Amino acid sequence: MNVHRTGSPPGEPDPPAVPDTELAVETRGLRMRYGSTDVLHGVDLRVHPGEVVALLGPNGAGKTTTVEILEGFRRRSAGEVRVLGVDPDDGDEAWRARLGIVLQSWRDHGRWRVRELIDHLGRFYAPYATPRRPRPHGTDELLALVGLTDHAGAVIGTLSGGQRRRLDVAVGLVGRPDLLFLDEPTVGFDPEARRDFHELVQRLSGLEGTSILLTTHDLDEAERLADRIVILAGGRIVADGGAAELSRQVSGRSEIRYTRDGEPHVESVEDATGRVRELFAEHGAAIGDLEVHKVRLEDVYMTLVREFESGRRTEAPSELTEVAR
Ligand SMILES: Nc1ncnc2c1ncn2[C@@H]1O[C@H](COP(=O)(O)OP(=O)(O)OP(=O)(O)O)[C@@H](O)[C@H]1O
Repeated sequence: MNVHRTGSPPGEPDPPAVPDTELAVETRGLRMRYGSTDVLHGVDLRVHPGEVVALLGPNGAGKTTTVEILEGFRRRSAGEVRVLGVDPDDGDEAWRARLGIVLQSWRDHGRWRVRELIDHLGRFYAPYATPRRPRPHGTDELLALVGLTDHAGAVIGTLSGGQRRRLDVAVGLVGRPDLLFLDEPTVGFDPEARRDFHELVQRLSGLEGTSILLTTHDLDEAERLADRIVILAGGRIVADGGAAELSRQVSGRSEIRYTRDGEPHVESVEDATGRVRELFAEHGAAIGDLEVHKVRLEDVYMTLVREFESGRRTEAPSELTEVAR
């Protein structure tokens, strides 16, 4: 790790951590190749200060790869990347102290107690305190925030899955980050733990202007939590917008399912009535099993996932490219 190549030495006030105009994350033309396989094909991603962005996509879309590059854990093959104004390849300890990272789960230190772990990890951030961001977070305040006050003295190995996840978040927040990464935060959760976790993230998003980038393959989770949804499929951004904006974009369309001479067909169209007239005019009695319904964002996303997974599609559907920036 390169220490102090950028940023201020420990103890000295940093320049305002994220000036209002500075993007928390900015990538241009980000590419990643593993061996001879390209998995990111020129990703342009922006996260504004205080914004909660969901990077949504099916398995293998490239979400973790993208986030690992942003966190400085993986070197990109090409493109420009700035995280809190710094190229992650040059990120020093002061830069790292401004990031919060919640990995899949905190598996170590099972015999430690909750409070001990938070106190211990917090001490690493103390040298990076600034007048604007006292570091670390006070342990009691942090445990209250994530709903673990009653378990402060508990041995970590005895926590339930949901409590463990709250601890993961506390670990991610102990350095009072400017930018928090949450990778697939609710994988393996039961519905109640999931709902609790969603409430927690909603509380965090108003906190101290912290920007949050979370990855998920669950549209419902993205809609619930994010100010903006960026859909990544096959290593490309295929849609980028607020949940309402994306839904509006597709809601004017309808899906028509029918058989023609026994062969199944599915079409997404704007003028369903006109298209049905056309089909009967052109093919008459050969058309059967006709169904028409309004397209929902979920339908478009599921179709997209199925098509990318089966290798049938490498580009975005037209109804979403219209909103991709
Ligand atoms: N270290 C690696 N070496 C080679 N290929 C890799 C490596 N890591 C990931 N890949 C491949 O890169 C592609 C993107 O993987 P990535 O883990 O970034 O996707 P993801 O969207 O996070 O998926 P998931 O939701 O399953 O975690 C996949 O095809 C994966 O097999």
